[in-house]
Amino acid sequence: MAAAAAMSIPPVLSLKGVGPTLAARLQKLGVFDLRDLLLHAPIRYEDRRTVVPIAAAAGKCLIEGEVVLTEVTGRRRPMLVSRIRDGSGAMDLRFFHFSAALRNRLLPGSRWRCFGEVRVSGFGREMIHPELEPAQQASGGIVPVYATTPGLSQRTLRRLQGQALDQLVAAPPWLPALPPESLPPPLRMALVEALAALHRPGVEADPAALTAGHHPAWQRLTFEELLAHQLAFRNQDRFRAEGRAPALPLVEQDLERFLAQLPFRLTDAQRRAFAEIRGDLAATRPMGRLLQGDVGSGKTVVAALAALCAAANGWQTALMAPTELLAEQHAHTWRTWFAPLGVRLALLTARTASRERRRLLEAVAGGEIDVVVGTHALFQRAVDFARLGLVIVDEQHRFGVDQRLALKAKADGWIPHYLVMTATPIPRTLAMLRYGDLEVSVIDKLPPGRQPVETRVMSEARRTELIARLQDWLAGGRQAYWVCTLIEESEVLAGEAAEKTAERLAGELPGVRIGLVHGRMKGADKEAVMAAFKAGDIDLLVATTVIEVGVDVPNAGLMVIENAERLGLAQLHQLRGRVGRGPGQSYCILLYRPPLTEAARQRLDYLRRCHDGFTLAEKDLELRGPGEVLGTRQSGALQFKMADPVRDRQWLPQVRQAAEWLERHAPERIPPLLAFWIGSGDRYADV
Ligand SMILES: Nc1ncnc2c1ncn2[C@@H]1O[C@H](COP(=O)(O)OP(=O)(O)OP(=O)(O)O)[C@@H](O)[C@H]1O
Repeated sequence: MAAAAAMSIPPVLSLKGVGPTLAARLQKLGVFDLRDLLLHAPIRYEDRRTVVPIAAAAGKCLIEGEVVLTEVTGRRRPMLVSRIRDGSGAMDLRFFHFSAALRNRLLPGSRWRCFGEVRVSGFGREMIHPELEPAQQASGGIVPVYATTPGLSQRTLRRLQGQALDQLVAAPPWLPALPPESLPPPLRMALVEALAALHRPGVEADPAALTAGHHPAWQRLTFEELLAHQLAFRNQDRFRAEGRAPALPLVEQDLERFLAQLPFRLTDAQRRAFAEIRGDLAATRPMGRLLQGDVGSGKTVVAALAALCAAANGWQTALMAPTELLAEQHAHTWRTWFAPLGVRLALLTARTASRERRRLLEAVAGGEIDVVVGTHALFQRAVDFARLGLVIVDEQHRFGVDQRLALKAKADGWIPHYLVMTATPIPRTLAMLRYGDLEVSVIDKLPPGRQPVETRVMSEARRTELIARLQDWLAGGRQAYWVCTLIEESEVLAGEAAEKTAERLAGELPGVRIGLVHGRMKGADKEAVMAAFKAGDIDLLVATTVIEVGVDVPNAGLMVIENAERLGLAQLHQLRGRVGRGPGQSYCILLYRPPLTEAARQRLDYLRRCHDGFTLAEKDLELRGPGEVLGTRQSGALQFKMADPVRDRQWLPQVRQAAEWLERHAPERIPPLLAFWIGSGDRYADV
């Protein structure tokens, strides 16, 4: 315990100038403590090394000059205008929102450095809301730009990063310290040095290399992060190898009874996958298996069969879904399959009312429930399983590694069998990294009768034509998705962009019932919109990529993906998988903003022709132009903060070697490493 306390990472509140308001804003970015802050990596850098003469200023640039006049103009909408001059000319700085303090600081005679986009208007050159620094204190150089949220300025973020970096100099006990020998020679640099290079790059730094993640400092951090994940998986694998699980054999008769009442026959691929799972479950060696199957391939029923094995032997199953909506969807489907067999199922989510929750929890603890379906709520300490024999995780990438363990540790003495379902096709090398040494079952064929989604690539210039087609489609009683893939510096902006799109579409499609979902909405609101869409009360669902996972609305057979050129093939394929689930022809329109780069053109064209997730995933690696497509890191598909396993895959063999080296030579260095990168070192230490 004492060791854990010494290792605890100071919260952001410990920083100078951070009070509850600022702390709350930082939390919106997922920044709770110093570690989160330091790992909140810049999304790009601005080159502010050279001061440009005002007369030559264009685009985004840095100027320096003396204020000659500051005044507030406009009575209805006051605006602060400050005229600034250098030897070459003058320009106006305009502020639509401003404080009295700013006005008082921009005194005539004071010298400022201003960074911003230069516009040329009828009045000459101007900058709107430039970033300002007193010329005497100007920092200049290569300046990091962070993802942020309203009320949290880039300057504040930079100042806080600076404070956090300063604390590292004293080598606090929570900072992992890898022996240099555990790093490949080109990456032998102290963690502090690498973090400093990221947040305070020197004037010689190459901003492009830093942004693209190829800079040695970035690679150094990436390596350490991958190493931490590798070590965590190895811990889990060892934990599983040493433990014992209940044997859960299934007699033929029970299987037949289940299959007899399904509305379809299992495909050969499903049978094969289940045979492998069934074999594992019949033994006392804890199963660790990944069930991979393309979108819509029918993984759910295979997972249900695994749960049947547990129930038939009097053991419980926990099924965890990434969202409430999916948990509800699974509970609904499984109930119809299990009810006739007397398998008792409960749905437990954050929304379950407290009395009902108490009743359910008692029933789970008393062994009166066989299958519990839920979301993160399942992980709360309050859930006590009487006999947990099987844990099934759907779309694991939405969970942290630590949460999986929390659940695992719940089966007193016994280790539950463990099955992960994923529709994200991951090439073998990467699967190792994400799932450790799990064995893999693949459902490699879709159920019969599926028509491939007809995929078209269309320039935004043809939007009017598209809208007319969409109108016809909706008038025919079918539903559709409109996916906004805007990549902005903050999720708030992405949400706002989706709102704007919804507004615009509402104008273009009168009478159409339009719903909106995005990541920044409250869970309950999001679920309500999704439920309305499922029920057919919404015709057109405008969404950010939050709908990527698992949603099943068969009547929605048309999807438009905006800015499709900015997404990778794997993600586009996941999105497209939301349509093509019902009868009749489905369509996916990939809308792009010209001009298309050659790589983007190839990518979209390939998606148009190919419908196989696994082939697409391989092709994705090949076609990804560096820095062009959103990396998996940013797309949120993986849990990494620095690493992009596709970009960084060349390190994987060395990551493995480094993990072995550390376990042998410096095992005491592992817990702080896990705590820093994954966030629950003590929990790993427990297992
Ligand atoms: N053998 C089968 N024959 C016909 N239909 C099937 C078969 N197996 C599953 N289905 C149906 O196919 C649809 C998709 O199955 P399911 O939801 O399990 O896919 P999935 O693999 O979980 O896909 P996703 O990852 O996209 O959620 C469901 O409506 C399901 O009832």
